Amino acid sequence: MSAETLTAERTSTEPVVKLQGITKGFPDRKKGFQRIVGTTDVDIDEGEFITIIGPSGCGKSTILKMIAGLESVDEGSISLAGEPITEPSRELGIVFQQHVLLPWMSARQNVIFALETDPRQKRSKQELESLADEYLELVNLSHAADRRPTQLSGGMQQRVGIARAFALEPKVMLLDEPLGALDALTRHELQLQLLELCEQHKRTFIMVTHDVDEALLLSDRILVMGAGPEARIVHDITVPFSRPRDVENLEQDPKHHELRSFLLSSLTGH
Ligand SMILES: Nc1ncnc2c1ncn2[C@@H]1O[C@H](COP(=O)(O)OP(=O)(O)OP(=O)(O)O)[C@@H](O)[C@H]1O
Repeated sequence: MSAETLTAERTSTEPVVKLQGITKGFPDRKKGFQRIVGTTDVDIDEGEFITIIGPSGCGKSTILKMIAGLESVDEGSISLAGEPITEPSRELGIVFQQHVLLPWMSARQNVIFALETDPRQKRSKQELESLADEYLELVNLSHAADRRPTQLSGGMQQRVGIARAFALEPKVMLLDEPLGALDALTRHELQLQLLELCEQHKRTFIMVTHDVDEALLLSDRILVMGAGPEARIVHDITVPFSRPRDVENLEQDPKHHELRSFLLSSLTGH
């Protein structure tokens, strides 16, 4: 299977996120300066679920951080709906591997806190509470809304993080290995929940993962990065499975096996 056969034609609509000729490097103690991300161009359409996979240290998180406005680009530009991204914005929701919940607040209060700081909307206490509950329900956490982070499992804390980012209704959700720190069972449960979330509430997602199966389950497109230094996207693969997706049917599809093998060999070089 070649990457070309997997790449669908792009539509002509304005991409929601556009990376144009970006590069990024960091000072290195031994080498002085090391370019991590080589010249990269990507267009991401509204409503797409994109995953970025690639060898460890190739620069996946760095690309996500540049899109988030948390790192500057050295060359080129990144735009969101046509406007350059130069700093973090509420239009870019972020979920990291490690949850960053405020420990003295309940799950509901954590979501409310994010909503309260949204200058685009002033809401009453009641509105805030019902909105927070709505988003906690989306991630099946209604029963735990009053618990503090220490009273929640790692998976539950991550679900609060997802609800909180989602509640701000960003144009784009950026997920940096959001399920990476979870045990296999919890991880699978959360993958299914993310799948449901993105199918029922169409939004643009850009996610970094190491997990090929996760990428195949969730993505519309998978961007495969090569090894660094100067890592680039070596394959831009359109995932051919229709939605809503059914995990069992998906795994029995011969195309799934073929694509999985292709991705694994792209990552390992075998
Ligand atoms: N702020 C920084 N200063 C110096 N070097 C950095 C900085 N951020 C990232 N790097 C380096 O850039 C390289 C790419 O890091 P990055 O975290 O983007 O890779 P990654 O592909 O996400 O890795 P992993 O899969 O292991 O999480 C690494 O060598 C890392 O040490």
